[in-house]
Amino acid sequence: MTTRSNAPAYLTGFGNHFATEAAPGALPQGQNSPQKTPMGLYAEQLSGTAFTAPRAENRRSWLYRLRPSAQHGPYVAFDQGRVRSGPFDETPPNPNRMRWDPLPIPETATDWVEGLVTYGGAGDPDAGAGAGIHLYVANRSMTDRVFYDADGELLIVPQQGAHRFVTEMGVIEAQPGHIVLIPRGVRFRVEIEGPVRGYVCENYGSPFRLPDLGPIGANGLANPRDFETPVAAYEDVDRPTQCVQKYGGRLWATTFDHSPLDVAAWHGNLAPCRYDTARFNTINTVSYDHPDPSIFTVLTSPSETPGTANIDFVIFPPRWMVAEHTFRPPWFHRNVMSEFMGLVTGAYDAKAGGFAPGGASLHNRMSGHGPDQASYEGAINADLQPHKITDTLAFMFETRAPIRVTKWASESPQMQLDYDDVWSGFAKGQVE
Ligand SMILES: O=C(O)Cc1cc(O)ccc1O
Ligand SMILES: [Fe+2]
Repeated sequence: MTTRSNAPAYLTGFGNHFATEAAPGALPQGQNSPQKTPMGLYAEQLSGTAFTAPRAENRRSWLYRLRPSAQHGPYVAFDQGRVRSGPFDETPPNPNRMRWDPLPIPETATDWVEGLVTYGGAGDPDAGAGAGIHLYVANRSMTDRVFYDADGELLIVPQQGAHRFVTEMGVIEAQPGHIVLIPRGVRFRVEIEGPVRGYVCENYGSPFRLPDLGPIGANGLANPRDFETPVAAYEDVDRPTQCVQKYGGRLWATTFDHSPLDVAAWHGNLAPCRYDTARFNTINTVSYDHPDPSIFTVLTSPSETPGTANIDFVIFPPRWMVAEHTFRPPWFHRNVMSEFMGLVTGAYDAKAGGFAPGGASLHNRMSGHGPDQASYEGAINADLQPHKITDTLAFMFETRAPIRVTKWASESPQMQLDYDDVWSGFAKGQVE
């Protein structure tokens, strides 16, 4: 095996047009598809948007590889057992609030693909709308196996352990606190050194982009330069490699007689990247009241309705709380959007107990939710000094479409059957 570029190096900027080569001279100059490519590499266009998508939305890259991607036999169904997809019709729509304890790390050997489990989702990949929501636990690296998702772009939120995403377009290292974005169709394997856990938003809709900033101005929230895309790296491996894909809601597998992670050079604006949420430039009130959590949007997948996301990725990072004469934690609310939350580390300011790192919660459209009683009592009795919330990272996948859970999630031993009780003991207000 030859790996020309092993230590990951990154190019910076969100959605930039990059050009990178792992072997000097591998990238054609001045055209995409010369009659004779340098080094006899195979030119391949990978399209993430329709050819005719407006320029500002158009995403594609040109890959120069040792063998054409087309060189493989038929895919056959691969029954992993716990991956599900839209349309989510395994269980009836359920307006109940739900919360899950963290998934245990498996005792048997489990790689990233084997450890994926779908909690729910909305929409349908064939319709290009909605998202699947998965968690994963794994304790061994993917070996001679790669994965790609034809149904959606993957936003991966590591929660435990160091991850190494060896993709066709380069190598991304990520730990809890990072997020990783892998475009639809890009093949990768996940290598680990110890147990890992994390969350996946499988975006069936328009690719994630940075939100508009409006009156915030030209800077703030996630700044484009902090997104890191790997330089090209390839492996020259002539060993059978299983390629698992998600297509049409199911998993499929074929075996290549080589590693398809064999791209020696590429250029374009469709590429995987990572982002360190510690770089998030958090905007919040310096006067009063708790602003809407849209101020914490890292990435958004817009729908056709302006301002109403197919899916938003929102974080609750460490931050100063300074609001005066204000109930500082999230308020009680009922939302037309549906909210799936996870916790990477620490505690979440609306939940004094029960929402553990690696756990998850679901508050669907119009479901009343908000602080639990201990958080409420704490906040109304707090001495409102400036206070820094530290060592915490919660996040939310927020979507316009109600989220339906899978049968597995609704019957999981991790489901907290007493979740409603966190709101059951509030004393009545006294109207005089
Ligand atoms: O429900 C939640 O905890 C997420 C959330 C946080 C917040 O600060 C305001 C609204 C909201 O839905
Ligand atoms: Fe909420």
